[in-house]
Amino acid sequence: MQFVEYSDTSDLNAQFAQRVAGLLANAIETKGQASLVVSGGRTPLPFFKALSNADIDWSKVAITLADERWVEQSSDASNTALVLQNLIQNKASKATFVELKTSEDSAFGAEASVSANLNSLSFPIDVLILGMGEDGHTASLFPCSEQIDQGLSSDKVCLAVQPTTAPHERMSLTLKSLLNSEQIFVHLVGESKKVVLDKALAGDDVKEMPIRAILKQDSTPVDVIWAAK
Ligand SMILES: O=C(O)[C@H](O)[C@@H](O)[C@H](O)[C@H](O)COP(=O)(O)O
Repeated sequence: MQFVEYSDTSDLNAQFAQRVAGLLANAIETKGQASLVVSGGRTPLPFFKALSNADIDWSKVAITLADERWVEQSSDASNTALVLQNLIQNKASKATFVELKTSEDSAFGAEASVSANLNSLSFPIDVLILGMGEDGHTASLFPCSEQIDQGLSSDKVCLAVQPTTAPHERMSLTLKSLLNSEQIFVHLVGESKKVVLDKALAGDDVKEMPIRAILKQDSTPVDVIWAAK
């Protein structure tokens, strides 16, 4: 794991966007296509805007989410809406979006259809960008959920999850899918996230803080990207 600190979020957003765009451009050059998996939440919003202006061949890029809340796109909680409105814009409007939310009423009836959607993505994921919650969750691998053991050990591509400390059913990529990436970034902003990161690094119980399963492995390179404000 590498820790990269930026002086502030505008420095982080500009440099991180350049780095991600470079990795996607390399993948396009070597494989003819690239896959980018992003997270929702509030942290990535200004970064998405910076990345959407990167000068790469976005028509060769497929984008999806590491996790989605099972809500309609009209909801403020929709990560799909966040990505469509903030990332798949400007130059990046030519990218293809692979839906993680399908028409089923419950995420628990939708694993098969979401897996089918994800089959159109080229694995390994070229760039995976994760966030982290104050409880140490990442994607929707929530320590509080009944599905946490499965999320950390299942061979499935994605898993329906019901957190007990956060609203909405979720669909999450499993740990196995998340680690099937060429490069992982954990994107954090603020002192409170740094406190949670330090706590995660100081322990080993992955069920207590699922982000540890990303930070404390050495099969996939991980950069933690952080700015205090
Ligand atoms: O849909 C989600 O909620 C996420 O993908 C989740 O894993 C998020 O990245 C963290 O909860 C951090 O969220 P913030 O950026 O809002 O702190």
